[in-house]
Amino acid sequence: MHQLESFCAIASQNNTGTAEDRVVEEPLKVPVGEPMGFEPKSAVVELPVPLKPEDAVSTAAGVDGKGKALPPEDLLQQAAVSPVVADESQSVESAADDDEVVKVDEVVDSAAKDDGDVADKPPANPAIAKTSLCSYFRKKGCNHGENCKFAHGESELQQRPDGSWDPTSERGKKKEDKVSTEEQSSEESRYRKCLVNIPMNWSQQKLKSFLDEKGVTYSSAQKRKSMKVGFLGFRNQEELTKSAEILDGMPVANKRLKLADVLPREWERKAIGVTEAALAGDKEEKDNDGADTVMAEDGSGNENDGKEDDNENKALEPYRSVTQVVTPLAHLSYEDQLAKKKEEIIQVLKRLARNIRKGCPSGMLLPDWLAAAKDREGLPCEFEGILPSPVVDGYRNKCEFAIGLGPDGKQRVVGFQLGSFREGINAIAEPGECRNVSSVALNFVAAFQTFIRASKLPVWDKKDNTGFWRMLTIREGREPGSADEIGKEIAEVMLIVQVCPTGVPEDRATEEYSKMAEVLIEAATTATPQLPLTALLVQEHVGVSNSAPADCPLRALPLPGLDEIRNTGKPVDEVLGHIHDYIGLSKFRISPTAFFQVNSAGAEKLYSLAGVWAGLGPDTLLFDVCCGTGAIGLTLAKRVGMVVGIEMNASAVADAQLNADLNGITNCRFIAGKAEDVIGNLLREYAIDGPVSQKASEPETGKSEASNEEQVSTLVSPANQQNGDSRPRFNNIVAIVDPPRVGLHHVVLRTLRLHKQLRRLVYISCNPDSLLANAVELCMPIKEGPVEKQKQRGGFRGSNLGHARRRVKTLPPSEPFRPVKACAVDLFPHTKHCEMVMLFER
Ligand SMILES: C[S@@+](CC[C@H](N)C(=O)[O-])C[C@H]1O[C@@H](n2cnc3c(N)ncnc32)[C@H](O)[C@@H]1O
Repeated sequence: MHQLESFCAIASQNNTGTAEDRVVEEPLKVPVGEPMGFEPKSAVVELPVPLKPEDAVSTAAGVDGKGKALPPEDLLQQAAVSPVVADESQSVESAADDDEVVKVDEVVDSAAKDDGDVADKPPANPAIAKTSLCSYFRKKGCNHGENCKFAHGESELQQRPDGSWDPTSERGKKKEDKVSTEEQSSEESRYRKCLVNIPMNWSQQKLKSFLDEKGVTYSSAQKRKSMKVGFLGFRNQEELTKSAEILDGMPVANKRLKLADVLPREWERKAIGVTEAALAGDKEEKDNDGADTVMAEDGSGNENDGKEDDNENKALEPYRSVTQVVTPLAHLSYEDQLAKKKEEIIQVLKRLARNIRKGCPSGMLLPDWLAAAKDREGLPCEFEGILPSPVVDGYRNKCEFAIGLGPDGKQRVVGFQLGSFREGINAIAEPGECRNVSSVALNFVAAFQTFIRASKLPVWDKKDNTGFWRMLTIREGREPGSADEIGKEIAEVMLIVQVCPTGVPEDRATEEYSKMAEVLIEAATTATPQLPLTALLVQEHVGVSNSAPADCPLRALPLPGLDEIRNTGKPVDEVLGHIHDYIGLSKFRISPTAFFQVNSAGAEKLYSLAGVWAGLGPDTLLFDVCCGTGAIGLTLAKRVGMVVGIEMNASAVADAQLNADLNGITNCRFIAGKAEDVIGNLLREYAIDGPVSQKASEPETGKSEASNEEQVSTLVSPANQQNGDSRPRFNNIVAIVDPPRVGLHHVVLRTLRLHKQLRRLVYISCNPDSLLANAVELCMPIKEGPVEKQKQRGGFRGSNLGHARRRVKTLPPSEPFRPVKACAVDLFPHTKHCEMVMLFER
């Protein structure tokens, strides 16, 4: 049944319109639609992310708002130290499975069960099994000491309940090697299949019992933890065919099982001698028999249930084209792209209503807005549609180009990776056909590729994590005003070349850098018209993933003879490490690692809509939560009494402060810190009334390097210290939040919800899953009565939404917000992503 129909059918059974009828009886269960993608909030082209465990460990320290999928173990390691990091793999799961919330009784498995709020506390039960290694202990020491819930070394490590070992441990690695060698050599590797739509909470043992019960004969069955996929091995074609007859389409927990082909990893293809031609032949066969799902055996999944019209069956081909990977909607007219995104957002909004309804305490009246959803075809609020991007082509002001080998495995290429490393895809393709990249960037990429092909130093190889040249980031700054012919309007360009210096003598590297600078300068000066080149930086990064931490050192290279085309009118030293861009007429300095929306013309629309909905006035205190370089607060500052911006990236905060001066704005204050650590104190400092309860706004993370008191003292300006009552106090407090892909930290949500004076909140989101989960925490009604105690870790496994619903129950009674209206803004033409603005009020 169509989702909408099923919603209406169930809604009409439960809701006939009277107040009594709106009392929640049972959680509403409806099938869930495909997840849509908003843009990952990194300012990078959506590149597939390497997802080997060791990649994630290296990424752990570098959270700068980029949405990067990491393996659960490492995400949890990360969560244990840095509460802002959530598990994207969870959110991906939750997108597909927002109803899948499972209680697990006794089994203790730290990696799979943590949620952000408990991960940072020492385990209540010292007997909890330490089944994952602590990556912090391994890298630079862990200050949780004995209380750390991860194993400090192999000797502390315990086996997991399913008999496996942490895959990053020596024992885990040995076992994996053994398994893969055996598998590879055995006949059965020819008859491997991927089983999709297994309930996430099933263990491997449970899967085996299920198969036995259904009379399926198989030689091996593997189940990925917290994933919907498993891998089955069969001894021969007959066994496979019979099993497919039993399993394919079998309903299990509201879903139908699917038996799909496995796409071997690249190294496996080589090992088992599967040629690209053979894969192409395989495609024909599959097309004929209608199989439509292909999974990479490492579980990364290109799960395709046939709804995607653009990439269907493409994973069967050796490589997808660069446009399919980077700009998968480019084959549609822009009008059709907008229509597609709009429809997907409608589904996201409906899921929001369903999920909040589902979590409403039984016996309670549904809030009016939720009861009214049935008159809006399931929408929780007005949806104002999607605003198009003012610029459709070449709009990106930041792209990260990988450096590696092309699909032939020989030629050095600078461009985009053709799939995810987990799919076994390592090949890089030139970006020429990607419509979102500017012509200026393409010119620099071409020149840089010529240089790289001549260089004696090796390019980065993700398989063995070796090589020197890793990534070229191009950031552009445009002229003020709206942009139509964007290529002509780029006034500043910053090039950041990431290298891994391991094993390369300093003088050798320096020699290469100066050759590189020469080539790039020549490219800039000989192009017609000349290309701007404002800054050339080298980032030395030794981590496994290209995603370097924000504080990774950067070195500016001299650009001899280029002063005249830098076009800044400033001394060279002042501009070397920054570029400038505009939102409308407001000028922004941007540091190399600071976030800035990649489509500045589109961002202007986004911020202006947020400003209108925020209902600002001279008596308003505007909290710009996750403010980056201050883009939102500064563009709205003239309409409010004061702006307080909060941002964890220190160089972005420095930019924000400078940007206030650049634009002659004096009523803004920017705080460097994690929002969860500082927002409670800031509200106390500026609001006329404090929050509902002091406790509610106190940092709960315990992870801030400065103590709570230290944080407070850094927040009080000298003027206020001299005269305690002189600080401005505000009645009308509004928050505009623009969090990274993982969404807002639960402490921030709790603080905002419990602060009575905050009546209006504008949420800007790039990720539907975190928006949904966060909306649950803001909008879910709470029953009067004793507050439920949060259960200790180890008893819960579920989606982000499940965690959100569970956390709401632990809140003290507080007035929920209601969604008032939503609108999408397309900042990312040709991709599946867009931004969404949602107004919440109470
Ligand atoms: C999507 S960007 C938005 C930036 C800004 N509002 C803009 O439009 O340019 C999200 C920002 O949140 C910051 N961030 C991520 N986690 C944070 C946290 N826990 N506290 C404060 N800032 C955070 C990131 O560094 C990034 O600058």
